[in-house]
Amino acid sequence: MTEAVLQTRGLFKAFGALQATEDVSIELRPGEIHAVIGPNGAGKSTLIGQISGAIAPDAGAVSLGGVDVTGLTVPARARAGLARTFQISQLAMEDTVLQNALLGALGAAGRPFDMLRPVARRGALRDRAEAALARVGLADQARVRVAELSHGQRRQLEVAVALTLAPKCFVMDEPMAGLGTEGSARLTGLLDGLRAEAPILLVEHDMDAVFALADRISVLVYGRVIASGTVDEIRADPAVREAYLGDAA
Ligand SMILES: Nc1ncnc2c1ncn2[C@@H]1O[C@H](COP(=O)(O)OP(=O)(O)OP(=O)(O)O)[C@@H](O)[C@H]1O
Repeated sequence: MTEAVLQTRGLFKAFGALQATEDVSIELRPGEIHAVIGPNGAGKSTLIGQISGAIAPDAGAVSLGGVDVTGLTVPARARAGLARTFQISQLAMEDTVLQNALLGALGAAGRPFDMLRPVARRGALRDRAEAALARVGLADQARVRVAELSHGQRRQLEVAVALTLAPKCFVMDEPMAGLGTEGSARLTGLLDGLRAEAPILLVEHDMDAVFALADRISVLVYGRVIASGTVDEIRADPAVREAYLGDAA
């Protein structure tokens, strides 16, 4: 079987008496979008925190490209190729779209505050930033301040900043939240093509987007994975319909 790009094995996390994640083992394979769905409080954010390094698990392990990263910090995991996007926007609102992408590219090169280098030596970074903007459809907005972008365009820019890292995988927390129909459709199209560059672990409440995008879905309820399968398998699963999907299936 193809080796997973990202894998969790037996992750546990308790907050006091509350078991937020319990024995969660999931994997993200090359070229796929793996959606994690579940009701409010099911443990999705806790799982993402454990994967990104923000939350230390009580037990279990996370590996990236076959390498155990459980002991690494959030920035170290990012440098190792884990691109987390969306839960908290990290864009600099008063800077331009290009400046934001450049900061991402500089960070990827390990010199986040080295903006004073001669322009010629920054050329490669600038090329990388511009390529990422073109990839997400923001080339024409390069000189626009982020504050002037629409909500949906900011999401596109967040993907571009992540792309400058040339990530091994993306971990996305509710990318569709707050977007209207048009914005969701545009972002869905972007993510659809992105999986070929790096697979995406997608936590999302918008079932239209999940059903349109996911190659596989894992369903989290009370911290446990109660089902994992293709869209058709998950839609037809009686336990999932009972616990979460109801009429949405
Ligand atoms: N820092 C914390 N301290 C105490 N309890 C917490 C903490 N973080 C999360 N929890 C609890 O752990 C459980 C899982 O929360 P989590 O945010 O991971 O769920 P979720 O599936 O992401 O929910 P939502 O869909 O609403 O974002 C919830 O009962 C939540 O109240």
